[in-house]
Amino acid sequence: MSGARAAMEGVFAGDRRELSELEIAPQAALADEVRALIEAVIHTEVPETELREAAAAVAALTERLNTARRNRPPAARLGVNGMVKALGSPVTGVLNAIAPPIDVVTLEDGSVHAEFTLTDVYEGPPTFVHGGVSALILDHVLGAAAAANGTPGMTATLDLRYRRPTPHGVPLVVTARTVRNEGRKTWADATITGPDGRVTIEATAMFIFPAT
Ligand SMILES: CCCCCCCC(=O)SCCNC(=O)CCNC(=O)[C@H](O)C(C)(C)COP(=O)(O)OP(=O)(O)OC[C@H]1O[C@@H](n2cnc3c(N)ncnc32)[C@H](O)[C@@H]1OP(=O)(O)O
Repeated sequence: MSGARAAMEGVFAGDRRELSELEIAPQAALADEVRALIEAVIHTEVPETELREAAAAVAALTERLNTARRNRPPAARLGVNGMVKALGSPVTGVLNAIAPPIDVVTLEDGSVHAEFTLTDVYEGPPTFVHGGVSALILDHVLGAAAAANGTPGMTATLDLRYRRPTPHGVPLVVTARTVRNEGRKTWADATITGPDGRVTIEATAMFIFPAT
């Protein structure tokens, strides 16, 4: 028993503690600061004594935040359609400092779309986005397209064609749409496009709503 069905239902069930936008704001601001901290940690050249002091200060902050903890990452119903959003998502989660975060919107034609810029925190080859990070983003938006079609599922297959390197530090566009559904299976296509309008990655995925 994989528990995949329960996991899938949990995404949309809204059985998690749901935060209001007012509750989210100060925690999202904290996540923004941590994002800046991650970037600073990678690039800093301050002396060793300052690094040790900074590490102790961060450890003290972590201890302070852990004095009151949730059991699971929270969710919220946001936007006009009130879709449940996982605030801790590594792609879209405004409370997750490792998420860019990407704001995925569903368009009237059922496709999903996001405009975003990645920093060099997500670098693979110098000046370009890590291919695994692109795969993460594409998996998510493909899944969002399947869900927007009313046919959500777990990723069963994910095929990627890296046509040219994806640059970081410039505006990128990701779009995805559902192309086919047969029973529990849903197929979706997606692309990432660079600022010159050229597609850098094409992706196709198949999602399965788990039997159990
Ligand atoms: C809005 C939120 C967006 C979030 C997007 C994020 C997406 C994710 O990250 S999901 C996490 C990554 N994916 C996973 O961990 C999935 C792990 N796998 C599983 O849970 C299961 O194997 C699962 C659900 C895919 C299929 O399980 P199950 O429902 O038992 O399938 P099962 O009944 O055996 O097979 C059904 C059919 O699918 C086919 N199938 C099953 N798995 C696969 C697969 N991986 N690839 C191709 N075909 C498959 C079977 O052959 C069968 O085909 P047919 O009907 O023609 O005989």
